[in-house]
Amino acid sequence: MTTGYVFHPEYLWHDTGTSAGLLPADPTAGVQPAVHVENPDAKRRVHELIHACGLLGELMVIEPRRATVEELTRVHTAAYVQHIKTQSDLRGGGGDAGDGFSPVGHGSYDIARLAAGGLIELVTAAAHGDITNGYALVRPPGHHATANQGMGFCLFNNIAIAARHAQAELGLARVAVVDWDAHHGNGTQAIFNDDPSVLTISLHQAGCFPPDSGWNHENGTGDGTGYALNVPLPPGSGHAAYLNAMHQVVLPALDRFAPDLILLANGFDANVFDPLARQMLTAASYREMTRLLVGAADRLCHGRLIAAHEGGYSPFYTPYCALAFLEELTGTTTHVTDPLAAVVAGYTAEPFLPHQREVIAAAAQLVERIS
Ligand SMILES: Cc1nn(C)c(C)c1/N=N/c1ccc(/C=C/C(=O)NO)cc1
Ligand SMILES: [Zn+2]
Repeated sequence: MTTGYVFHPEYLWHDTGTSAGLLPADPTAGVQPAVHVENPDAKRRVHELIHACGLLGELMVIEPRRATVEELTRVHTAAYVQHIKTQSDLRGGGGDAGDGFSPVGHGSYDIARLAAGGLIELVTAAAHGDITNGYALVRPPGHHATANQGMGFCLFNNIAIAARHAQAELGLARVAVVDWDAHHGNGTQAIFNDDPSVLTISLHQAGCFPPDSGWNHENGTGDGTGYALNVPLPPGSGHAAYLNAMHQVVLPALDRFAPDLILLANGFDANVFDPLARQMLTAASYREMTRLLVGAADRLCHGRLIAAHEGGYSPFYTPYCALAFLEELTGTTTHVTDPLAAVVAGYTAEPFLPHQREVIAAAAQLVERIS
Protein backbone atom coordinates (compact mmCIF):
# COMPACT_ATOMS: atom_id res chain seq x y z
CA MET A 1 0.00 0.00 0.00
CA THR A 2 1.53 3.34 -1.05
CA THR A 3 0.55 6.82 0.10
CA GLY A 4 1.26 9.75 -2.19
CA TYR A 5 2.26 13.14 -0.79
CA VAL A 6 2.22 16.54 -2.47
CA PHE A 7 3.91 19.58 -0.99
CA HIS A 8 5.77 22.49 -2.60
CA PRO A 9 7.57 25.50 -1.07
CA GLU A 10 5.52 27.80 -3.29
CA TYR A 11 2.44 26.91 -1.26
CA LEU A 12 4.11 28.81 1.60
CA TRP A 13 4.65 31.85 -0.66
CA HIS A 14 0.93 32.58 -1.10
CA ASP A 15 0.93 35.99 0.58
CA THR A 16 -2.18 36.72 2.67
CA GLY A 17 -0.72 39.99 3.92
CA THR A 18 -0.80 41.77 7.25
CA SER A 19 -4.46 41.33 8.04
CA ALA A 20 -5.21 41.19 11.75
CA GLY A 21 -6.32 37.58 11.78
CA LEU A 22 -9.34 37.87 9.54
CA LEU A 23 -9.64 41.57 8.88
CA PRO A 24 -7.56 43.70 6.53
CA ALA A 25 -5.42 46.06 8.61
CA ASP A 26 -7.02 49.50 9.04
CA PRO A 27 -5.05 51.51 11.59
CA THR A 28 -7.35 54.55 11.56
CA ALA A 29 -10.22 52.21 12.42
CA GLY A 30 -8.14 50.63 15.16
CA VAL A 31 -7.42 47.43 13.25
CA GLN A 32 -3.72 46.92 13.82
CA PRO A 33 -1.64 45.02 11.26
CA ALA A 34 -0.76 41.43 12.25
CA VAL A 35 -0.62 38.22 10.25
CA HIS A 36 -3.60 36.74 8.48
CA VAL A 37 -4.89 33.63 10.21
CA GLU A 38 -4.46 31.72 6.91
CA ASN A 39 -0.68 32.13 6.87
CA PRO A 40 2.02 29.57 6.01
CA ASP A 41 3.00 28.70 9.59
CA ALA A 42 0.67 25.80 10.41
CA LYS A 43 1.24 24.17 6.99
CA ARG A 44 5.01 24.60 7.18
CA ARG A 45 5.00 22.99 10.62
CA VAL A 46 2.92 20.06 9.37
CA HIS A 47 5.48 19.43 6.63
CA GLU A 48 8.39 19.82 9.04
CA LEU A 49 6.90 17.37 11.55
CA ILE A 50 6.21 14.81 8.82
CA HIS A 51 9.85 15.16 7.74
CA ALA A 52 11.44 15.30 11.22
CA CYS A 53 9.59 12.22 12.52
CA GLY A 54 10.63 10.12 9.51
CA LEU A 55 7.16 9.65 8.03
CA LEU A 56 8.18 11.50 4.86
CA GLY A 57 10.35 8.51 4.03
CA GLU A 58 7.25 6.31 4.01
CA LEU A 59 5.47 8.48 1.44
CA MET A 60 5.73 8.60 -2.34
CA VAL A 61 6.47 12.26 -3.00
CA ILE A 62 4.57 13.43 -6.07
CA GLU A 63 5.52 16.68 -7.78
CA PRO A 64 2.60 19.06 -8.36
CA ARG A 65 2.07 20.94 -11.59
CA ARG A 66 0.06 24.01 -12.39
CA ALA A 67 -3.51 23.23 -13.40
CA THR A 68 -4.27 24.49 -16.90
CA VAL A 69 -6.98 27.06 -17.55
CA GLU A 70 -8.94 24.28 -19.26
CA GLU A 71 -8.76 22.22 -16.05
CA LEU A 72 -9.74 25.21 -13.91
CA THR A 73 -12.73 26.06 -16.11
CA ARG A 74 -14.23 22.60 -15.70
CA VAL A 75 -15.33 24.12 -12.37
CA HIS A 76 -14.82 27.89 -12.47
CA THR A 77 -16.06 30.46 -14.95
CA ALA A 78 -13.45 31.90 -17.31
CA ALA A 79 -14.28 35.33 -15.94
CA TYR A 80 -13.52 34.24 -12.39
CA VAL A 81 -10.23 32.62 -13.40
CA GLN A 82 -9.32 35.87 -15.11
CA HIS A 83 -10.34 37.83 -12.00
CA ILE A 84 -7.89 35.85 -9.88
CA LYS A 85 -5.16 36.40 -12.47
CA THR A 86 -5.83 40.14 -12.57
CA GLN A 87 -5.79 40.37 -8.78
CA SER A 88 -2.61 38.32 -8.69
CA ASP A 89 -0.88 40.59 -11.22
CA LEU A 90 -1.29 43.63 -8.96
CA ARG A 91 2.20 44.81 -8.07
CA GLY A 92 2.55 44.62 -4.29
CA GLY A 93 -0.37 42.23 -3.91
CA GLY A 94 -3.38 43.33 -1.91
CA GLY A 95 -5.91 41.62 -4.17
CA ASP A 96 -9.01 39.75 -3.08
CA ALA A 97 -10.82 36.69 -4.44
CA GLY A 98 -14.26 38.17 -4.02
CA ASP A 99 -15.66 38.30 -0.51
CA GLY A 100 -13.29 40.92 0.85
CA PHE A 101 -11.69 38.41 3.23
CA SER A 102 -9.82 36.18 0.78
CA PRO A 103 -6.44 37.74 0.04
CA VAL A 104 -4.82 37.27 -3.36
CA GLY A 105 -1.12 38.08 -3.13
CA HIS A 106 1.17 38.94 -6.02
CA GLY A 107 1.69 35.63 -7.85
CA SER A 108 -1.08 33.81 -5.97
CA TYR A 109 -2.75 32.87 -9.27
CA ASP A 110 0.11 30.56 -10.22
CA ILE A 111 0.35 29.20 -6.66
CA ALA A 112 -3.38 28.45 -6.60
CA ARG A 113 -2.98 26.67 -9.97
CA LEU A 114 -0.17 24.62 -8.38
CA ALA A 115 -2.49 23.65 -5.50
CA ALA A 116 -5.22 22.48 -7.86
CA GLY A 117 -2.61 20.74 -10.03
CA GLY A 118 -1.27 18.96 -6.96
CA LEU A 119 -4.67 17.38 -6.39
CA ILE A 120 -4.92 16.47 -10.08
CA GLU A 121 -1.54 14.71 -9.93
CA LEU A 122 -2.58 12.76 -6.82
CA VAL A 123 -5.90 11.51 -8.25
CA THR A 124 -4.08 10.63 -11.48
CA ALA A 125 -1.49 8.58 -9.57
CA ALA A 126 -4.27 6.81 -7.67
CA ALA A 127 -6.22 6.05 -10.86
CA HIS A 128 -3.06 4.63 -12.44
CA GLY A 129 -2.40 2.47 -9.38
CA ASP A 130 0.90 4.20 -8.60
CA ILE A 131 -0.47 5.05 -5.15
CA THR A 132 -3.35 3.72 -3.06
CA ASN A 133 -4.22 6.97 -1.34
CA GLY A 134 -2.68 10.39 -0.85
CA TYR A 135 -2.49 13.78 0.85
CA ALA A 136 -1.91 17.16 -0.73
CA LEU A 137 -0.58 19.67 1.79
CA VAL A 138 -1.62 22.65 -0.29
CA ARG A 139 -2.24 26.38 0.07
CA PRO A 140 -4.44 28.29 -0.68
CA PRO A 141 -7.39 26.16 0.45
CA GLY A 142 -10.38 25.62 -1.78
CA HIS A 143 -13.63 24.28 -0.34
CA HIS A 144 -15.43 27.64 -0.01
CA ALA A 145 -14.77 28.70 -3.62
CA THR A 146 -17.81 28.45 -5.89
CA ALA A 147 -17.79 28.51 -9.70
CA ASN A 148 -17.51 32.28 -9.80
CA GLN A 149 -16.67 33.51 -6.29
CA GLY A 150 -13.74 33.16 -3.97
CA MET A 151 -14.46 33.24 -0.25
CA GLY A 152 -13.15 32.10 3.13
CA PHE A 153 -9.51 32.35 2.02
CA CYS A 154 -10.23 30.04 -0.95
CA LEU A 155 -9.29 30.86 -4.55
CA PHE A 156 -9.77 27.74 -6.70
CA ASN A 157 -11.78 24.76 -5.44
CA ASN A 158 -8.96 22.22 -5.48
CA ILE A 159 -11.20 19.27 -4.57
CA ALA A 160 -13.84 20.10 -7.18
CA ILE A 161 -11.23 20.52 -9.91
CA ALA A 162 -9.74 17.13 -8.99
CA ALA A 163 -13.20 15.52 -9.01
CA ARG A 164 -13.98 16.84 -12.50
CA HIS A 165 -10.55 15.75 -13.74
CA ALA A 166 -11.10 12.24 -12.34
CA GLN A 167 -14.42 12.02 -14.18
CA ALA A 168 -13.25 13.55 -17.46
CA GLU A 169 -9.79 11.99 -17.80
CA LEU A 170 -9.50 9.01 -15.46
CA GLY A 171 -12.76 7.10 -15.87
CA LEU A 172 -13.72 7.55 -12.23
CA ALA A 173 -17.41 8.29 -12.75
CA ARG A 174 -18.76 8.46 -9.22
CA VAL A 175 -16.89 10.72 -6.82
CA ALA A 176 -17.71 11.18 -3.12
CA VAL A 177 -16.45 14.27 -1.32
CA VAL A 178 -16.26 14.12 2.49
CA ASP A 179 -15.55 17.48 4.13
CA TRP A 180 -14.74 17.46 7.84
CA ASP A 181 -13.24 20.94 7.91
CA ALA A 182 -14.88 22.91 10.75
CA HIS A 183 -16.58 25.16 8.19
CA HIS A 184 -19.27 24.26 5.66
CA GLY A 185 -17.97 23.06 2.30
CA ASN A 186 -20.36 25.45 0.59
CA GLY A 187 -18.32 25.87 -2.58
CA THR A 188 -18.01 22.18 -3.30
CA GLN A 189 -21.70 21.67 -2.49
CA ALA A 190 -22.75 24.49 -4.83
CA ILE A 191 -20.56 23.28 -7.69
CA PHE A 192 -22.09 19.79 -7.62
CA ASN A 193 -25.52 20.69 -6.20
CA ASP A 194 -27.53 19.40 -9.18
CA ASP A 195 -25.16 16.55 -10.08
CA PRO A 196 -25.85 13.00 -8.80
CA SER A 197 -22.40 11.79 -9.95
CA VAL A 198 -20.72 13.69 -7.09
CA LEU A 199 -21.92 13.12 -3.52
CA THR A 200 -20.93 15.87 -1.08
CA ILE A 201 -21.04 15.29 2.69
CA SER A 202 -20.06 18.11 5.03
CA LEU A 203 -19.59 17.85 8.80
CA HIS A 204 -19.08 21.34 10.24
CA GLN A 205 -19.79 23.70 13.11
CA ALA A 206 -23.36 24.93 12.62
CA GLY A 207 -23.55 28.39 11.08
CA CYS A 208 -19.89 29.24 11.74
CA PHE A 209 -18.80 30.02 8.16
CA PRO A 210 -20.15 30.93 5.67
CA PRO A 211 -22.84 32.59 7.78
CA ASP A 212 -26.21 30.78 7.54
CA SER A 213 -24.86 27.99 5.34
CA GLY A 214 -24.72 24.19 5.58
CA TRP A 215 -28.11 23.37 7.06
CA ASN A 216 -29.62 19.91 6.95
CA HIS A 217 -32.30 20.92 4.41
CA GLU A 218 -29.59 21.71 1.85
CA ASN A 219 -29.86 18.32 0.18
CA GLY A 220 -29.10 18.96 -3.50
CA THR A 221 -31.35 20.21 -6.30
CA GLY A 222 -32.85 18.73 -9.47
CA ASP A 223 -31.11 15.51 -10.47
CA GLY A 224 -28.75 16.10 -7.56
CA THR A 225 -31.51 15.92 -4.93
CA GLY A 226 -30.30 13.64 -2.17
CA TYR A 227 -26.63 13.91 -3.15
CA ALA A 228 -25.66 16.70 -0.78
CA LEU A 229 -25.63 15.95 2.96
CA ASN A 230 -24.97 18.40 5.75
CA VAL A 231 -24.35 17.69 9.44
CA PRO A 232 -24.29 21.12 11.14
CA LEU A 233 -22.91 20.10 14.53
CA PRO A 234 -23.38 22.57 17.41
CA PRO A 235 -20.39 24.42 18.91
CA GLY A 236 -18.51 22.28 21.41
CA SER A 237 -19.01 19.09 19.46
CA GLY A 238 -16.08 16.76 19.91
CA HIS A 239 -15.10 13.12 19.57
CA ALA A 240 -18.45 11.57 20.48
CA ALA A 241 -20.49 13.72 18.10
CA TYR A 242 -18.11 13.44 15.15
CA LEU A 243 -17.62 9.68 15.48
CA ASN A 244 -21.39 9.23 15.68
CA ALA A 245 -21.76 11.35 12.55
CA MET A 246 -19.20 9.16 10.80
CA HIS A 247 -21.02 5.96 11.77
CA GLN A 248 -24.60 7.20 11.31
CA VAL A 249 -24.19 9.39 8.19
CA VAL A 250 -20.86 9.32 6.37
CA LEU A 251 -20.21 5.57 6.20
CA PRO A 252 -23.81 4.56 5.30
CA ALA A 253 -23.91 7.30 2.63
CA LEU A 254 -20.63 6.11 1.11
CA ASP A 255 -21.82 2.49 1.15
CA ARG A 256 -25.01 3.44 -0.71
CA PHE A 257 -23.25 5.73 -3.18
CA ALA A 258 -20.47 3.22 -3.97
CA PRO A 259 -17.95 5.80 -5.24
CA ASP A 260 -15.06 5.11 -7.59
CA LEU A 261 -13.04 7.70 -5.66
CA ILE A 262 -13.32 9.35 -2.24
CA LEU A 263 -11.97 12.90 -1.90
CA LEU A 264 -11.51 14.42 1.54
CA ALA A 265 -11.61 18.16 2.17
CA ASN A 266 -9.27 17.71 5.06
CA GLY A 267 -9.47 20.72 7.34
CA PHE A 268 -8.12 20.33 10.87
CA ASP A 269 -9.81 23.47 12.23
CA ALA A 270 -12.35 21.46 14.22
CA ASN A 271 -9.51 20.70 16.62
CA VAL A 272 -9.82 21.89 20.18
CA PHE A 273 -7.11 24.57 19.86
CA ASP A 274 -8.22 26.16 16.61
CA PRO A 275 -8.91 29.93 16.67
CA LEU A 276 -11.57 29.88 13.91
CA ALA A 277 -14.06 27.41 15.32
CA ARG A 278 -15.36 26.08 18.62
CA GLN A 279 -15.23 22.32 18.15
CA MET A 280 -13.24 19.97 20.33
CA LEU A 281 -11.59 17.27 18.24
CA THR A 282 -8.18 15.98 19.24
CA ALA A 283 -5.45 14.22 17.27
CA ALA A 284 -6.96 10.94 18.48
CA SER A 285 -10.31 11.96 16.98
CA TYR A 286 -8.75 12.57 13.56
CA ARG A 287 -6.97 9.23 13.86
CA GLU A 288 -10.22 7.37 14.41
CA MET A 289 -12.16 9.29 11.76
CA THR A 290 -9.39 8.59 9.25
CA ARG A 291 -9.33 4.88 10.16
CA LEU A 292 -13.04 4.69 9.32
CA LEU A 293 -12.62 6.53 6.01
CA VAL A 294 -9.64 4.39 4.97
CA GLY A 295 -11.78 1.33 5.71
CA ALA A 296 -14.59 2.66 3.55
CA ALA A 297 -12.18 3.39 0.68
CA ASP A 298 -10.74 -0.13 0.97
CA ARG A 299 -14.27 -1.57 0.92
CA LEU A 300 -15.62 0.52 -1.89
CA CYS A 301 -12.94 1.81 -4.26
CA HIS A 302 -9.63 -0.07 -3.95
CA GLY A 303 -8.46 2.26 -1.19
CA ARG A 304 -8.66 5.34 -3.41
CA LEU A 305 -8.86 8.15 -0.83
CA ILE A 306 -7.25 11.50 -1.76
CA ALA A 307 -7.16 14.33 0.78
CA ALA A 308 -6.64 18.05 0.25
CA HIS A 309 -5.50 20.21 3.16
CA GLU A 310 -8.06 22.94 3.90
CA GLY A 311 -8.28 24.82 7.22
CA GLY A 312 -6.32 24.30 10.42
CA TYR A 313 -4.87 27.43 12.00
CA SER A 314 -3.31 26.40 15.30
CA PRO A 315 0.40 26.27 14.48
CA PHE A 316 1.19 24.14 17.53
CA TYR A 317 -1.66 21.59 17.37
CA THR A 318 -2.52 21.20 13.69
CA PRO A 319 0.72 19.25 13.07
CA TYR A 320 -0.26 16.54 15.58
CA CYS A 321 -3.72 16.20 14.05
CA ALA A 322 -2.18 15.94 10.58
CA LEU A 323 0.37 13.39 11.79
CA ALA A 324 -2.36 11.20 13.32
CA PHE A 325 -4.26 11.43 10.03
CA LEU A 326 -1.20 10.48 8.00
CA GLU A 327 -0.23 7.58 10.26
CA GLU A 328 -3.68 6.07 9.61
CA LEU A 329 -3.50 6.86 5.89
CA THR A 330 -0.14 5.08 5.60
CA GLY A 331 -0.85 2.37 8.16
CA THR A 332 2.33 3.25 10.01
CA THR A 333 3.25 4.75 13.40
CA THR A 334 6.05 7.11 14.36
CA HIS A 335 7.72 7.86 17.68
CA VAL A 336 5.77 11.13 17.94
CA THR A 337 2.60 11.13 20.03
CA ASP A 338 0.25 14.02 20.75
CA PRO A 339 2.06 15.89 23.57
CA LEU A 340 -1.19 17.62 24.52
CA ALA A 341 -3.30 14.48 24.86
CA ALA A 342 -3.20 14.57 28.65
CA VAL A 343 -3.94 18.30 28.69
CA VAL A 344 -7.04 18.00 26.57
CA ALA A 345 -8.31 14.71 28.02
CA GLY A 346 -10.05 16.59 30.80
CA TYR A 347 -11.80 19.29 28.86
CA THR A 348 -12.76 17.63 25.60
CA ALA A 349 -14.50 14.54 26.92
CA GLU A 350 -17.99 15.74 26.15
CA PRO A 351 -20.70 13.06 26.28
CA PHE A 352 -22.85 12.54 23.18
CA LEU A 353 -25.59 15.12 23.77
CA PRO A 354 -29.24 15.17 22.64
CA HIS A 355 -28.88 18.30 20.47
CA GLN A 356 -26.02 16.64 18.62
CA ARG A 357 -27.96 13.38 18.26
CA GLU A 358 -30.86 15.30 16.69
CA VAL A 359 -28.67 16.90 14.02
CA ILE A 360 -27.11 13.57 13.12
CA ALA A 361 -30.47 11.77 13.02
CA ALA A 362 -31.85 14.39 10.62
CA ALA A 363 -28.96 13.83 8.22
CA ALA A 364 -29.15 10.05 8.60
CA GLN A 365 -32.76 10.14 7.42
CA LEU A 366 -31.64 11.62 4.09
CA VAL A 367 -29.11 8.88 3.39
CA GLU A 368 -31.79 6.58 1.95
CA ARG A 369 -32.30 9.08 -0.93
CA ILE A 370 -28.91 8.02 -2.28
CA SER A 371 -29.02 5.22 -4.84
C1 LIG B 1 -18.27 36.94 6.88
C2 LIG B 1 -17.28 37.84 7.50
N1 LIG B 1 -17.58 39.10 7.90
N2 LIG B 1 -16.47 39.64 8.41
C3 LIG B 1 -16.34 41.00 8.94
C4 LIG B 1 -15.46 38.68 8.33
C5 LIG B 1 -14.05 38.85 8.78
C6 LIG B 1 -15.97 37.55 7.75
N3 LIG B 1 -15.32 36.37 7.44
N4 LIG B 1 -15.05 35.56 8.39
C7 LIG B 1 -14.49 34.32 8.20
C8 LIG B 1 -13.83 33.94 7.01
C9 LIG B 1 -13.30 32.65 6.89
C10 LIG B 1 -13.41 31.75 7.97
C11 LIG B 1 -12.90 30.37 7.92
C12 LIG B 1 -12.42 29.79 6.84
C13 LIG B 1 -12.02 28.37 6.89
O1 LIG B 1 -11.21 27.93 7.66
N5 LIG B 1 -12.61 27.55 6.05
O2 LIG B 1 -12.35 26.23 6.06
C14 LIG B 1 -14.04 32.16 9.14
C15 LIG B 1 -14.58 33.41 9.26
ZN1 LIG C 1 -12.27 25.78 7.96
